[in-house]
Amino acid sequence: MIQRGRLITLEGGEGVGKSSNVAFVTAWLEARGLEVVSTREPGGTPRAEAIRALLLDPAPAEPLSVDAELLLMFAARAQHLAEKILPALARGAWVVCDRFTDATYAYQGGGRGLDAERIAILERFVQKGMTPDLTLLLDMPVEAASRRVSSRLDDLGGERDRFEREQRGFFTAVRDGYLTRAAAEPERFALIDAAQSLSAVQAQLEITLDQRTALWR
Ligand SMILES: Nc1ncnc2c1ncn2[C@@H]1O[C@H](COP(=O)(O)OP(=O)(O)O)[C@@H](O)[C@H]1O
Ligand SMILES: Cc1cn([C@H]2C[C@H](O)[C@@H](COP(=O)(O)OP(=O)(O)O)O2)c(=O)[nH]c1=O
Repeated sequence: MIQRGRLITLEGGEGVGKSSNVAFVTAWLEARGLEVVSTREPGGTPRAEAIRALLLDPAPAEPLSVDAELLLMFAARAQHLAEKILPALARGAWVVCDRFTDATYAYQGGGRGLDAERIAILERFVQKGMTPDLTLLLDMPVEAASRRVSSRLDDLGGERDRFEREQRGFFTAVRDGYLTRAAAEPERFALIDAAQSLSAVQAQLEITLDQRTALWR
């Protein structure tokens, strides 16, 4: 029997399949009798979602400075932790989160070029040592992921957000940022080949969840 709540995060660039697989991971845990809270960043609570709208606004009245973008990511995270994630973990629920702080290192660090040590200062301030128990990094070549984003937009409509408007070089730096973090912390990260079919990705997720959660039982 699994004894206490854990935080599992899904990470990766745009279009790798995070949203599609949050529901799968949640259902896998629920099938084992666990209470699961699934959520996302930036956002996850009403105030944090309001900050998300500021961050993603494709046509802001003025440019958003890189430092303001970083601070807003952590402001949203502080609210999300206080109102949703920490209370859930405290009562023994498991939390499945679509993106978390690794996204800040990959996007604001890798993509925008901010110094990782400045991000680490804010991480310590906001998280006080708290980190995910398991991070599922969905990885695939940028070009193929971007084709998935385009076909999702063709099918469902909607406009590209402020990040989705970035160029290929930005997303390559984001992917490299994620892979560097995964290599530095192999015990927390599991690398998933996201270029496979959805059923193959989910088979790999299932094996990973079985192996990693067994260590916590
Ligand atoms: N393994 C897969 N193979 C093919 N298409 C996929 C796969 N996973 C997701 N998709 C599709 O790609 C698009 C992006 O997936 P999504 O889950 O929204 O990614 P993300 O949340 O990482 O941006 C969606 O249209 C989704 O249906
Ligand atoms: C959590 C987080 C997200 N982001 C970015 C990544 C995404 O482009 C955007 C959130 O959008 P999201 O809807 O999660 O992305 P996707 O299009 O992959 O479903 O915010 C950061 O830049 N830093 C962060 O810390």
